[in-house]
Order: sequence, then C-alpha cells, then structure tokens
Amino acid sequence: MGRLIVIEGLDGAGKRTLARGITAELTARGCTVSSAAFPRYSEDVHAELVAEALRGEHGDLGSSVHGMAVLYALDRRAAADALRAHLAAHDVVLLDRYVASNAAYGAARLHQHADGEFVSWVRDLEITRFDLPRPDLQVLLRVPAEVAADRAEHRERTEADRDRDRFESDASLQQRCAEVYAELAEAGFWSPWVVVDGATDVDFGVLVDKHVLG
Ligand SMILES: Nc1ncnc2c1ncn2[C@@H]1O[C@H](COP(=O)(O)OP(=O)(O)O)[C@@H](O)[C@H]1O
Ligand SMILES: Cc1cn([C@H]2C[C@H](O)[C@@H](COP(=O)(O)OP(=O)(O)O)O2)c(=O)[nH]c1=O
Repeated sequence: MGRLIVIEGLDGAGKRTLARGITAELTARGCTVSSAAFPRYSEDVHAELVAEALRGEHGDLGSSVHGMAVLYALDRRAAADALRAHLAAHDVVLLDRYVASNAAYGAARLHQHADGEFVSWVRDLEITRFDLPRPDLQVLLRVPAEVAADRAEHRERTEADRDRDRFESDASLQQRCAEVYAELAEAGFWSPWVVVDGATDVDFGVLVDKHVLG
C-alpha cells in the first residue's frame, strides 16, 4: 500500500513546484509516484461547475460557501476509487490540495477558525460520510500571504491559463486562510502534518527522506 501525501497552502505558495521537486526526488530513489491536483477542472463535472461559478455563472452559487464546498467535495468523492487503486499500485500518491483546502478556504470565507462549525461540517461530509482515503502526511507549504500573492500575480502574467479568481486576489481572505491552515496543522487535522517554510528554497531531498517516506 502506497503512502498518501498531500500538499496544502495558499494559491502561489509553490505547491505545484514542490510536487515536481518531491516527485523528482522520489523517482531518483526508485519509487513510483502517482500525482493529482484538486480541483480536477478538466476531468470532473463538479469541478467544472466550480470553475463556472467562479466566473460568475450559475446565479448565486459562487457566493454560497457551503454550496461550493459540496462541489469541491463531490469532485474528490468521484476520484476516491481511482485514488485507492493508485495507492495499491504505487509507492506514493501525491496530491496538490485535498480536503484541508475546503476546510481552510471555507472557514476563512466565513471568518471562522479551525475549531469552528465549518471545519467540523467538512469533517462530517468528506471524512465521515464520503469516507475519503486518509492522508499519511499533509505538508503545509507556508509562505507569507504577500509572497504567495506576488508569486501568483507573477505567474498570472507569465503562464497561460493561470489567471487568479476573485477569491485568490482577495488579500485579506488569503491572510485568514493562512491562519486557518496553520491552526489545522497545529491541531493535526485528520493526519500528521509537517510545516515547510516555502519563502526560501525548499530542500526536497531532506523533506522526502525525513517526512514523505516516513
Ligand atoms: N521557492 C520558491 N521561490 C521563488 N519562487 C517560487 C518558489 N516556488 C514557486 N515559485 C514560483 O511561484 C509561482 C507559483 O508557484 P506554483 O508552484 O505554481 O504555486 P501553487 O501551485 O501553490 O499555486 C511560480 O511562478 C513558481 O515558479
Ligand atoms: C480543492 C479545493 C480548492 N479550493 C479553492 C482554493 C483556491 O482558491 C481555488 C482553486 O484552487 P487552485 O488549486 O488554486 O486551482 P487553480 O489555481 O488551478 O485555479 O479553490 C477550495 O475552496 N476547496 C477545495 O476543496
């Protein structure tokens, strides 16, 4: 059975870059890796609806925190069997965002904290009811919200199809989200966590040896 490793953090924190670095280190050690990123915009109808709602379609759906969170959660539920199959076939399954993204962003939008009603609602829905595979480790890539915003803004200018949506451009929301993420990691939400300082260059080799391979 492979290890399920999740990367979490703000938009622009460097999650995609970290996933590539971890994959290269694991491959160099002879491990097989399967990677995925949520939301699966091009693969799942729920994620497609999320993208449309973020563009202002579907009436007031985009303004409903719980409505959007249900769609993000259904995207993961639809992926659960494939995730289990990948865990059976690979040494490591690496995810760029998972359940904690729903917890952190939703709580931040509602001005709640990790011990609030929204996070326990996400827990009841995705962990208890949908019974999604549990991570072996969640990696919080922590960077100051301003650094993440600068990187996301730079990426928006330099890469195709990486435009920020209205939530990703909301500085105070990102700041609150960073706080909830730190609280989730501190509380050990659903699994052990490791917090990685993403403001400087991350040592992928040390992270893999000390934490990813357990
Ligand atoms: N450690 C780092 N130092 C400086 N820039 C970085 C670092 N990690 C990522 N970046 C850059 O920041 C931008 C956002 O990174 P990305 O991995 O796409 O973030 P995310 O997937 O978390 O949104 C990209 O342009 C990337 O090249
Ligand atoms: C996966 C997930 C993402 N989100 C939020 C975080 C981001 O603000 C937004 C989009 O995710 P993101 O990974 O940033 O996608 P992209 O940069 O390719 O558009 O969705 C949730 O609120 N809940 C979730 O379960």
